Amino acid sequence: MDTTPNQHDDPILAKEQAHLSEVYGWLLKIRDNITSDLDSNHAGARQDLIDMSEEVRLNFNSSDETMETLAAIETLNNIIDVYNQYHDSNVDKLRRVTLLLMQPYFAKVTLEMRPGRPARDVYIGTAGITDEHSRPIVVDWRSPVAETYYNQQMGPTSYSVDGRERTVNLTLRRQFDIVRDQLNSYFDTSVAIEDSLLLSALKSHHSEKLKAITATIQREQNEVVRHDDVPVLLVNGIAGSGKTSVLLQRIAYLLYRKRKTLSEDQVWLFTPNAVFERYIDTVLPSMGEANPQTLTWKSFVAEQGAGERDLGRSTSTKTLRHLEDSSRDLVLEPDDLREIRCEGEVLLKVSQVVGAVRKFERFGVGPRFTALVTDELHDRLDRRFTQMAKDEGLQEEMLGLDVDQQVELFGETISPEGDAETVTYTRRLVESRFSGAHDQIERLAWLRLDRVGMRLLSQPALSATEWLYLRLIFTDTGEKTARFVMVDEVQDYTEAQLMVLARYFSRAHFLLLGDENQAISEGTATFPQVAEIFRESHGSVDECRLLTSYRSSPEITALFAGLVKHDERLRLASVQREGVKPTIQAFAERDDYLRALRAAVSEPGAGLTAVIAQSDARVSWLSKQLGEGVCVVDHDSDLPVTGVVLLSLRMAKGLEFDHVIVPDAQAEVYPDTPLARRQLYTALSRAMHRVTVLAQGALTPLLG
Ligand SMILES: Nc1ncnc2c1ncn2[C@@H]1O[C@H](COP(=O)(O)OP(=O)(O)OP(=O)(O)O)[C@@H](O)[C@H]1O
Repeated sequence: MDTTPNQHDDPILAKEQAHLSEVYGWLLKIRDNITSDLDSNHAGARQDLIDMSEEVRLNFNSSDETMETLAAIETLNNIIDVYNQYHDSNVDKLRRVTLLLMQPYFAKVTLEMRPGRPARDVYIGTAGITDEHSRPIVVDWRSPVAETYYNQQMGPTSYSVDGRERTVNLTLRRQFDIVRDQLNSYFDTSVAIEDSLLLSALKSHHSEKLKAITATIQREQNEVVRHDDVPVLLVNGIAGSGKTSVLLQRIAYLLYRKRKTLSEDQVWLFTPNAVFERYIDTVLPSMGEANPQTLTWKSFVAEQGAGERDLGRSTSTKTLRHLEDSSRDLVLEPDDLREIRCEGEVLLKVSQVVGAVRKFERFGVGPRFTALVTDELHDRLDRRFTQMAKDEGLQEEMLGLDVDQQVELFGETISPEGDAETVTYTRRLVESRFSGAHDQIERLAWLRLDRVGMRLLSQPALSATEWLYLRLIFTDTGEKTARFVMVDEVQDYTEAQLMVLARYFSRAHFLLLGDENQAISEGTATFPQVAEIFRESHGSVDECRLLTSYRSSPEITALFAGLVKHDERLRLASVQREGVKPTIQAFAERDDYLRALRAAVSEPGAGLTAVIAQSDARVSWLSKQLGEGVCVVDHDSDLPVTGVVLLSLRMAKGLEFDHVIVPDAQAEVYPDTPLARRQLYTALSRAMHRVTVLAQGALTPLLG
């Protein structure tokens, strides 16, 4: 690699600066043209936009600066949204220009598209923009040709357009450090694997929020980001290999490539907990994309109406299969059924529900049966509404509505003439008042699922997982609008939970990412089991591996790699940079241990330090020992930028810290068992630059 320093007399730097200034001028012109086109009603917004975008610096150097940058981008997006209803295509262009004005591009590739033809420069940025003749000024990082940058391969390389492979010759791959219209430096890469921007990005300290990795996506990561759209993609990556980052880049990629048909609300993202959800929530907005529907298993279960039950983490696949098998001969009893009641009124009696069920029970329990019964109940409800419209009391009520109520209900004022009109308007009143009853029928409120399930399983209660699965036996599928479902930390799900997700989202494509070595609870699915479940539900499963750690220094990577199987260990790597040797100490005396722990906490070093305890109980104990100087992170907390936090391993999932202190590395907490091994691997691998391991008593044999 030739790293070219910032030199005043460097002709390449001067030429690139001139190009940047020209592009910047174009961008300003495009922005001004669009904004002056926009409705004069928005004059205030226009000026705000110009003022704001001139002030914003795209600066991710420190956590504070990152936060400021992201907040500024969000404010800009809000101003742009003011225009939204009126000028969609202009607004989209404005959004792109505004993003590019912060950093017009981050790389350039020079490509010989055909032998003998002059080479072409392609500048790559977070968004794409063309000039007035539709010629690209900057191409979007997700466009086909940008693949040549991410392939990290000099000479002959290729990219695919609409499924067809195009071979080109890459003669130059140049990366830029640019802030607005200022080119600070550039790096020409001549050796495939080296990436100066990456190395400089990895030197930085922990930031409060995860950042987009658009400019430095590595080759193995790019295979996931740009993977063909397949039913299921399973990514197995070591700690810190960028799984979450790649997942978010993939969402941005899909939203771009399928922008005519895919919207963010058709993408569902499952994350481990609320702290993690907040940690990643600015990545997509900083790329100009909106966040997908983000949820945890717990919030998913609650949304489905199963929240009061045990979450079902110990439910076995055997139980679900038993539910499936025994439901084939199921005969619903009257007590399994429920009346439809709305606004305190019984609208369909149990006997009517029983009648509808008996009419179709010959089909056996399943989606066909459920659809037929549901339709029948909707019909019966409609008939009941017609009957109610003849009720004198309700008719009087309708005639007594004041003008506002009439307008709200009918969209106009009314003066019914004759019985027929009176009945018609009363029916509309009834429909509006009891509209929830149709929803109840759709949600299977007429069926006592718990009672049915308890009978089938001969047990006193159903877990959320069992309840959801039983409902799927009746309906076959759950969510019909979801097109992509992404599950991060998939190793923490049980087979039964995954069976529910696979079936609930049977029409969606899945991206599943995880690390088997980070399964911190007993009884979760192994990767072969995950693959098997989705092969059964979705036909095929493609798999990718990520084997390089970008988070942790080589010393820390070596420490946690020592905990995995020998053959895997040999393949793990860390991107080289300076590191500090881990500190590992065991103390026979409690007082000595506490002294060392307090010393570690009082001199944490730069950035954010986390004391990661193995369980919630240990968090409570440590919190008492360490006092108020150390803040405990729970579900509602945001991570601070610097200082020391105390949290459980469960809460630390997916997060990272400059310095990790493992305060309970004694044999009794981390014995030589596969589970303890994975827990320790997870705790250690949260560290970027420094690790301190302390044991009260004999040190865990895992680090012996
Ligand atoms: N290509 C890249 N360029 C720059 N930084 C990267 C790159 N890939 C990953 N990183 C950084 O490495 C760190 C780890 O990334 P991420 O959290 O996505 O990994 P992960 O595989 O999900 O981790 P884990 O499974 O251990 O929670 C983050 O700080 C991320 O920004």
